[in-house]
Amino acid sequence: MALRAALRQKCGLIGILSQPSSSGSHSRVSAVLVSQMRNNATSPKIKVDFNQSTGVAVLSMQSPPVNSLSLDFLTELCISVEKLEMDRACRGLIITSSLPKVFSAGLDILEMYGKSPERCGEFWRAVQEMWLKMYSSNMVTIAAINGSSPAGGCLLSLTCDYRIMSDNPRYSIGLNETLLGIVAPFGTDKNIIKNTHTCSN
Ligand SMILES: CC/C=C\C/C=C\CCC/C=C/CC(=O)SCCNC(=O)CCNC(=O)[C@H](O)C(C)(C)COP(=O)(O)OP(=O)(O)OC[C@H]1O[C@@H](n2cnc3c(N)ncnc32)[C@H](O)[C@@H]1OP(=O)(O)O
Repeated sequence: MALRAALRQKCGLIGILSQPSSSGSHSRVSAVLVSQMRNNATSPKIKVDFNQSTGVAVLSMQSPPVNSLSLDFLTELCISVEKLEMDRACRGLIITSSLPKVFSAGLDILEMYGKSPERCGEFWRAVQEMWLKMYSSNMVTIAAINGSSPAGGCLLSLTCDYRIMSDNPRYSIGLNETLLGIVAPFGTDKNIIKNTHTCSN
């Protein structure tokens, strides 16, 4: 019932949220999306199963070994979400992992080492685009956290409306990136524990 209420509430916001951004911040993803649609390419890192009868899509992250959020991965993720956003029949999105034990290991550490300033800028913009796109999605979004989800993986789950995590003591979640010297901007951890529910594995 709560989910349905949330769905109704969010559907009412579709008109506002789907207006084009004046900042142009999504232009890179849109450009990639257009070119990908033209080429009819498929993504190997992300699998999307859309159930027409329920209006719910399941997006499975399948980028071994740990679904780390590289520039390529983030771009594909945004493209997949953008495609679903454009399908008016899709009202709900569940994000999960098809890997055992890991939801997402967070930002790809290799993207933050030995890269040019231009590449670093592109990477961090992609991070920002990902969470803005997810957070402002017109779909009801749920993170089905079926494995460890540190740092950026936690951020990804925080952008969803609901989080459900496997009740397994070997799985951890949290904004632990300060251990690497990366500081989350103020306010990003506000919902971390409050809205994270657990279920049996
Ligand atoms: C502009 C921005 C605006 C707003 C941003 C807002 C907020 C920012 C907050 C978010 C910031 C996030 C920063 C990060 O995400 S930094 C990354 C932090 N992640 C970690 O520290 C995770 C480290 N990994 C682990 O804890 C474990 O690997 C894990 C529990 C996920 C899985 O353990 P398991 O035992 O199953 O596997 P491992 O043997 O440890 O690893 C397998 C291989 O995967 C490689 N690996 C692991 N994590 C990463 C990663 N994050 N990036 C790249 N590669 C990774 C690991 O090295 C192993 O590789 P091989 O040795 O096999 O080659």
